[in-house]
Amino acid sequence: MLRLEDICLSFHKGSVNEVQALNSLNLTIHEGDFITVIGSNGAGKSTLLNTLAGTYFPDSGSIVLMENDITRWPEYRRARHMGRVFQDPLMGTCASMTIAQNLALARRRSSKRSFRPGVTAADKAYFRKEVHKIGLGLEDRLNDRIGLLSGGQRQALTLLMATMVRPDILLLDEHTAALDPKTANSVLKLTEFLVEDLKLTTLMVTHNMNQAIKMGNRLIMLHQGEVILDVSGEAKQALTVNELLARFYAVKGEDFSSDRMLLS
Ligand SMILES: Nc1ncnc2c1ncn2[C@@H]1O[C@H](COP(=O)(O)OP(=O)(O)OP(=O)(O)O)[C@@H](O)[C@H]1O
Repeated sequence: MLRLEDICLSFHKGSVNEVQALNSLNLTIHEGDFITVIGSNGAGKSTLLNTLAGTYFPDSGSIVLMENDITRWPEYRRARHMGRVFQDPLMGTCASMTIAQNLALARRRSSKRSFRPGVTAADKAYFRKEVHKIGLGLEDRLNDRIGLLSGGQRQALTLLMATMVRPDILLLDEHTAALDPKTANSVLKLTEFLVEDLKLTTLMVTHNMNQAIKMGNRLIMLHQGEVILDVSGEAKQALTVNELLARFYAVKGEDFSSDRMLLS
């Protein structure tokens, strides 16, 4: 359903600081894939997600979504097709608006209607039902400003907002990394629930190898802007952290002992 073909992207092209962040990257994502994405610092994980979302255009190569070439589509046009959650819980929501107003904006993501922060009684009834799904009791606080909520509550709502209009693909960029372990765990459970419930095609970047092995049906490892490992199905289920490390060393033979991958 989504193909990245021979994607190259560099920053500071032509200067001494040039960085080749994506290097002839090829990846085919199938409908219903839940792919965990790992790789050492600077491997190109966030750049991959940013390139999919249209934040950056590749220097060469193409991105094809359901047979549409979207390579040059601007970010706002792709937003109808892609839900996104970032590491920072403050990024996905507007602090000065209420929970209901934030949800109303998310719901209009796919419509051409202009910005209208108004929330009808019917909207509220719908939001109560939706917010109940995340199991934090926030359905009784729809009129509270989002800025009053904790990071975990905000991230759970951001996840709900990113999936409220079912996206063709959900992009999660270390979306639990800034949360305490207990909260991170509940946001991960919510992630699994929503992905399963809505049958979402998902790409989830994580530095936690246990999480990467446990979640999803497919795991890819990036290194220097290339996919160097792509495992799915039973082979993925059978993976262990030690094997993953061994495979990394076998392919690249490099020491990445200071990497966050090892610390999580
Ligand atoms: N906006 C930018 N301007 C310049 N260089 C960038 C930019 N974004 C990323 N890079 C560089 O591109 C390379 C890939 O970065 P990217 O953020 O995609 O890696 P990552 O795998 O997400 O790393 P991390 O796990 O550390 O977040 C790195 O060398 C990074 O410094």
